[in-house]
Amino acid sequence: MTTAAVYGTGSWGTAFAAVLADAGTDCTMWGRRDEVVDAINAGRNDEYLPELPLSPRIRATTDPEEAAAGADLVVLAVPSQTLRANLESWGSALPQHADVVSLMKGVELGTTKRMSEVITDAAGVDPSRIAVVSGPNLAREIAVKQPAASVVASSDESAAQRVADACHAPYFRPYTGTDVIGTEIAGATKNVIALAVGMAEGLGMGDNSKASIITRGLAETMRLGTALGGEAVTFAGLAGVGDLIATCMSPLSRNHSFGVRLGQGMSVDEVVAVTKQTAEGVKSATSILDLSHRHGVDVPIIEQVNAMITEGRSAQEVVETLLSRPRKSETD
Ligand SMILES: NC(=O)c1ccc[n+]([C@@H]2O[C@H](COP(=O)([O-])OP(=O)(O)OC[C@H]3O[C@@H](n4cnc5c(N)ncnc54)[C@H](O)[C@@H]3O)[C@@H](O)[C@H]2O)c1
Ligand SMILES: O=P(O)(O)OC[C@H](O)CO
Repeated sequence: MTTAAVYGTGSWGTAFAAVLADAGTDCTMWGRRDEVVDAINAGRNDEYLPELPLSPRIRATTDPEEAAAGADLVVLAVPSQTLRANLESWGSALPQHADVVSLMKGVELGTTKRMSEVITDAAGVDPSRIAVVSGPNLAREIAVKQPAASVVASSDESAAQRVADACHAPYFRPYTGTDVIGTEIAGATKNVIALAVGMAEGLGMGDNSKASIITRGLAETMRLGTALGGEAVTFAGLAGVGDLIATCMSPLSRNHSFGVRLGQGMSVDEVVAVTKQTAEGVKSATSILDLSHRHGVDVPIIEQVNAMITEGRSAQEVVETLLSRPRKSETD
């Protein structure tokens, strides 16, 4: 039987721990705050997922070494931009033999590294032991056990199989794959596209406009992902178009909701002030744009979302800029 250590007690760390428990995997969660850890040990993470009664297979601690004790699977679910600092603080506690799962959907600011690359850099984990789990997996829907599928991607097919075994619950169906780059780029980039779709919704636009942004956003994602070495087919799969649809269309998505508020005229600072949870696209827009520039990839939607976030461009200006670009072939 697998024993897991889950680092991060937010929405997805908690929902994924419940998936693991429902798949028969015991979990110890690590969190920074006593009150959240105490609530989990009392059977419910009131702050992040109050609707989810937690299995007795799940317990929590604030001690990273205690969380790691006896684990053969480590799951990382902290905000992307904090991963390196976290691993520098407690990465040495991670068991040498364990598979390491990244649930995070972001690209590191400054280095433009994907999360699996940060894990190798900061904690010395060999890429063959790293798996990425990504797909249309809104935590609040998984928490109430609505059926969903996901991709478990690892450069080592047997690591992907071990992780898929550990998280295959009656309502959670993992598919295995080996395209780590494509899976990670798809997961990080869809958050930025969801900001754009939310912004269109906030401006009062309808489904044609939103579908156009989703589809052209997918084209940007594929151009970037394949330029980095990802496989085109990944972007047609669960981690690609599947997650893009869920995140861009759902009011449960934090990135989508953040974008709606921007479209309604709030500033980034005003939205941040009322957003309790992580909207990864807000931070990763700049790093994904940098990555695209480094590889000579044209990403106009991402560029405009980044301008909204970093330069305070209005949603209306962004729409005008995108629509006034020179016409081109759809497949260029
Ligand atoms: N929520 C979802 O539906 C969902 C689904 C799939 C993937 N993800 C991804 O999972 C990752 C985690 O997201 P989440 O939804 O759990 O976020 P969240 O905002 O719900 O929770 C983040 C957790 O990290 C903690 N945290 C904040 N700053 C920290 C720091 N400096 N060091 C350590 N911990 C810190 C918070 O206290 C909280 O426990 C993100 O990359 C997100 O894109 C989320
Ligand atoms: O709530 P969001 O926008 O972080 O999206 C959550 C998940 O990534 C959906 O798969």
